Amino acid sequence: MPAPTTCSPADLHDPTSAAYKKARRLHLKTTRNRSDHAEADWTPFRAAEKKYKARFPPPDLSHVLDTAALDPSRSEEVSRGGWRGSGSTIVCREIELECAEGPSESTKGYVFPSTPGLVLLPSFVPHEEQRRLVRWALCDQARHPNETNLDTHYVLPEDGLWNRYLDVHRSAREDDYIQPRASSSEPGTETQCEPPGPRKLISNEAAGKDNFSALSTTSKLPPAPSPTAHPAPASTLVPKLRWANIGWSYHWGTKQYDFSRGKGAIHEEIQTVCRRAVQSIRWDEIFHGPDVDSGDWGDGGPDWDTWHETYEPDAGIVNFYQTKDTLMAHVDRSEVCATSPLVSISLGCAAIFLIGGLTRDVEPTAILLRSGDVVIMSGPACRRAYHGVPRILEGTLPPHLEAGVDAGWQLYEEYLHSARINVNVRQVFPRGFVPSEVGQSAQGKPTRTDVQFA
Ligand SMILES: O=C(O)CCC(=O)C(=O)O
Ligand SMILES: [Fe+2]
Repeated sequence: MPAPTTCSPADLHDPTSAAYKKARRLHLKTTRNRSDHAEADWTPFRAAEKKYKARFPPPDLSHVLDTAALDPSRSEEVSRGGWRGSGSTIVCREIELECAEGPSESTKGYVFPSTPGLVLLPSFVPHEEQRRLVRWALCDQARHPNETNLDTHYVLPEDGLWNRYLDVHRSAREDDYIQPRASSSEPGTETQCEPPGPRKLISNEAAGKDNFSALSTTSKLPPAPSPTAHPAPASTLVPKLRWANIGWSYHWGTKQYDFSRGKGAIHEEIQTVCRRAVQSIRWDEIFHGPDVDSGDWGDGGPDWDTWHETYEPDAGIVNFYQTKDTLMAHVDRSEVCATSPLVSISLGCAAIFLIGGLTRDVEPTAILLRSGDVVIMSGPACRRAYHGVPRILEGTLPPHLEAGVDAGWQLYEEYLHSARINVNVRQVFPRGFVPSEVGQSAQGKPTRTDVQFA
């Protein structure tokens, strides 16, 4: 785990502090030979990514929507790390939520006329539930039978990497080394893998009912284990965790689901939070008028009026970010359902989320997402919009995710001080659709690779 820092991240915003001066020196050193001609070629999305990724000077967040700044009950959270956006910078409309059953802390949401179908539900997940979901993500999801980015390279403990890490700490026993996969396979038992070397950039075909059968039968080889991975203790690997699959399994190499692996479980509590979010929206207030009803809703036309009943999460990715990670602009187009809600839950440190349009040429909207916030991406304009996470904001762990008197939370707090967890839940198939022809992967058991993070 990273050692606790001696200066506060907020110091980075103070030009007289030692932390600021150090960051400035580093910046000048690393940018000395850089040409700035490239800037002219950047798309608006790329320019925004560059702006918010910048380590020095810290980016100005005055054009980032920060709805927590409007909520006095979140003032302590907002003061953390010296990062604060603006409560009024972006054109959005407040909506009242329908009182879905459950313990939601908020009654308000926000919609964005520039991106119909995008809904922000600030503070939707109550504090206690956030703690449960963090535990769920680390203990129960980043482990067998779910696939994680580390499975490609290491033979992870059967009870999961995080549980091993907790166990080593609690019992003060030796941290046994976790073995790399490349050196552990018996001769003759190696499975066929993708060729090693840099991953090719794949522009995947959007999934749909028409090409489902072809996509599901394309070959999905596992990536090759790294030949240079060394045996490592759990404490070294925990910060290297980047994602875990839930539900239908996503294959990073082809950017398609690998249905031959079968459908993994999506825990009841996650399903309930997602359903509660979708059912709290009066969709008729969102998708009305000629502009928003247009767009490609598929054969049957707009179906938002059925979502309260038909929404059914069946796949997802739990993303684990460290503060230096970014998620590049991308479109999630592998789901057969191209319009039904994708529900995205933020936990831990805050992040800047960018969402633009159907190309990178659309100027993105920047939203500051804090722990407990939920984003819904739905409808043809939003579900196929470019989006990404150019920055995790250092020092923004909210007080309710600190240990306080709960000694059992100490290791979670330590991890979360430099981490953000995002639970990104999708609906691959329309309700009732049974994939009759499931692709058989002739090559054996494929695994995902980490192409997502920069
Ligand atoms: O971390 C986030 O907020 C977004 C993650 C995302 O876009 C994805 O997993 O596809
Ligand atoms: Fe995404």
